[in-house]
Amino acid sequence: MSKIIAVTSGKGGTGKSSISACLGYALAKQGNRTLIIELDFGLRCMDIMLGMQGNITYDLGDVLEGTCDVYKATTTVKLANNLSVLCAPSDPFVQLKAEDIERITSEMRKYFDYILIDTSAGINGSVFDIVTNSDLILIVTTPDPVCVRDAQMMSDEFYKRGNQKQRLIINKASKRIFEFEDMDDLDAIIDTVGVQLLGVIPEDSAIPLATGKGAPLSSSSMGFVAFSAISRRIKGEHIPIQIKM
Ligand SMILES: Nc1ncnc2c1ncn2[C@@H]1O[C@H](COP(=O)(O)OP(=O)(O)OP(=O)(O)O)[C@@H](O)[C@H]1O
Repeated sequence: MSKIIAVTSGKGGTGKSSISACLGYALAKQGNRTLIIELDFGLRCMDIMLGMQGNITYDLGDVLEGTCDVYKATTTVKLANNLSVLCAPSDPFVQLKAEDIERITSEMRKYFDYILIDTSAGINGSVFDIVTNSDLILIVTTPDPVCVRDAQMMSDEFYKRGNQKQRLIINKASKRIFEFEDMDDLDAIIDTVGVQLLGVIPEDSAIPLATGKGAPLSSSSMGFVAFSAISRRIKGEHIPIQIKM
């Protein structure tokens, strides 16, 4: 049974796209057929992050406009055998309706084990409905107190709408966290957001380096270790949470 996983956050710049790209790569490398759907309309970046810049013929805009069927619009990523991407349209004004994404994801369930939806930040009507209806919501926050509060507000809204299947990812964790007065350890972040922790990704310069070049993360990097563990936990394996920062 395939799983639709939405990667979302309250605040912008928390690392949703980087996480979608690196987690998608990790899941694919572990033998799972994985599709990343990018919903950041007008701010496409997944082609660069996955090393496919200049190699995207069709995108989600073509599917929504009805000029191309969804399977044809997905592009196989060269980095990993099992990884495909459906990029966001470069036109920011393409109309997005939740029912269109539901139609697209239900069609794609036939071909993929995991469908990762990389969303735009914040509360936007149709993206909100898409996330609410997914099988698993990954709430991404950094340790920054503003970001943590926004994550809590987003998560509360999803709970209110009946989605209990939420997990927290704390991204860009570093020793700086101990400098925040009310949010001085990871437990305080987890308690504030009120969502079970799935993983902690350290602040690691290997991540912008890899996604900027469209290359895989170096297997010796802290980021690589964190994404491998998160992908295994998503598959139901018991991998203890280890925090290196
Ligand atoms: N763990 C990390 N360590 C270091 N840098 C990171 C990490 N995660 C993400 N970044 C960097 O943070 C910046 C924002 O990341 P990204 O674009 O993935 O965020 P986003 O949440 O998708 O942004 P937006 O809300 O604008 O869509 C990028 O420069 C990215 O390389």
